[in-house]
Amino acid sequence: MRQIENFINGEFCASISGNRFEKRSPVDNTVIASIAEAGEAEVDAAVKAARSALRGEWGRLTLEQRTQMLYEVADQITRRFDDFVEAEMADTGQPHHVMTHAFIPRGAANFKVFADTVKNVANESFQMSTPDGRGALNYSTRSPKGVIAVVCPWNAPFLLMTWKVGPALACGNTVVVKPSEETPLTAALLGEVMNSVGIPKGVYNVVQGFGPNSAGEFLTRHQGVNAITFTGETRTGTAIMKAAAEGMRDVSFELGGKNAGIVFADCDFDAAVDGIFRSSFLNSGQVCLGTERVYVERPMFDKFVQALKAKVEAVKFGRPQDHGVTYGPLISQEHRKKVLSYYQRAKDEGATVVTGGGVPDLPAPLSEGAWVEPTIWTGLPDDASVIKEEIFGPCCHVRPFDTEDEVVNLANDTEYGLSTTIWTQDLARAHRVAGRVEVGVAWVNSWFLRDLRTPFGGAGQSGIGREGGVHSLEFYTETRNVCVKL
Ligand SMILES: NC(=O)c1ccc[n+]([C@@H]2O[C@H](COP(=O)([O-])OP(=O)(O)OC[C@H]3O[C@@H](n4cnc5c(N)ncnc54)[C@H](O)[C@@H]3O)[C@@H](O)[C@H]2O)c1
Ligand SMILES: N/C(=C/C=C/C=O)C(=O)O
Repeated sequence: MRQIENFINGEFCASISGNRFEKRSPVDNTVIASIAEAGEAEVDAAVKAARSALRGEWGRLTLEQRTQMLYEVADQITRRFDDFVEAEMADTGQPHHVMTHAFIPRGAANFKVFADTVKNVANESFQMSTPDGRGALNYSTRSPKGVIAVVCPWNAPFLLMTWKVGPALACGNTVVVKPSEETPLTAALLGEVMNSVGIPKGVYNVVQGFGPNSAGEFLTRHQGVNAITFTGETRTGTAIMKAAAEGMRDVSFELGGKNAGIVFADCDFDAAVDGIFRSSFLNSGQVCLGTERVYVERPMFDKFVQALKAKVEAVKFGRPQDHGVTYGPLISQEHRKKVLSYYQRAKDEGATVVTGGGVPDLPAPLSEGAWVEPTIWTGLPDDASVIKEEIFGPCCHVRPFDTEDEVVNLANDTEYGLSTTIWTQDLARAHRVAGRVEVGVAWVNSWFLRDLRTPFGGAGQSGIGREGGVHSLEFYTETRNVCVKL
């Protein structure tokens, strides 16, 4: 069984309290790791190590030296690609193909793109006239914000953690990472990479543990933290924002969603079916950008539902490393209970269960894992709980619509505003609808296509701020304007 420790000041260490917790495999519920639970002492040591690194060698590096080290981190991640794939499969139970093609490649990319960004971004300057006619020159400079707390979710742990650590380090900050208690492995592995590259001690720290009254809360409340970047549930964001208020720390939040898929009758049918299938069932539906509400133009509704059903019923359950497996379990028994409660609520609210709706009949030991059937519903009213609330599972509700105005109003009838995926071959309509759905990210004839230079984030209850490209620099640096009288 793996022993996973905290990573503080370049060293792996247990917690003074001796507290540890178990990680169970989502595949078959066997215990696969024992993890040190960081207490206030470990969190304080990590924040202090991060502060001291800012003032030490890391803070003295030139931009060229710092970015060169981050390119080497990306190279090391690529060299140890299989180790990261294996660790994330162990943590999440998701199929090998999902790891190798969707999530793990983003680890190296998240370091490379921000090393490129900080090297190529221009700072602004303005010349101004003055009463004496000699004028003045204004120019801005950027400096690191300081110690950044990075609090991460379990659904794409390595992608989402490096999506924050990459820009934070590229901008010269230091970080203390709190991975989800469900997925501790890849954050620990990245500590090995940081040491092998020679990243100065204290630049990258990891405190393992839970949220409330554990490492997460101790970190976000720590007054040595200058800013908090968080990805997780909206209600957790509320708790973290309250902690951030003490000491007036800046926050960047990527939160929940209840995203709409909009399919017009003129779409490329096969592409739309495949796109909605991926957006609803990739990673067993545990993707914040995933689609849980599907709206299909009425003339195509029945044909679309049957085609989506066929794809869902063709998934292959199994262990992540087994050849041909395309579908994995949910992250935990607790999350499985939550998703199954929505499966029951859908039935209680009168849904037609097109496929799924329960637990698959799998042989031991998989029968002990956190498995649920991928599920499609139709026939629910627009105010049903599975239409309004984020489930974060392998399920979607499909509803017909008749007009563009109707479907835009349906898509916007949510407190969230993260993303949407629109399928049509009418270009004018594609741009029009993409501009009317109130989200942070709109995909047209595509889904989860990511250019890391673009602004990424959610509106409404789906987040605060944007990260990506130069937008990350706004959060991870302090900008200073210098005005020089000429
Ligand atoms: N918008 C995005 O880009 C995005 C991406 C991925 C996931 N998500 C969202 O994340 C959620 C799933 O992830 P999750 O279940 O891990 O979320 P979660 O909010 O339960 O936990 C996220 C992290 O916060 C920590 N935490 C919990 N309570 C805390 C507290 N009071 N103080 C400090 N830390 C605390 C947890 O230990 C974990 O590390 C879904 O809602 C999903 O939509 C959003
Ligand atoms: N922040 C991002 C979200 C990914 C979500 C995957 O579950 C990304 O793609 O950068």
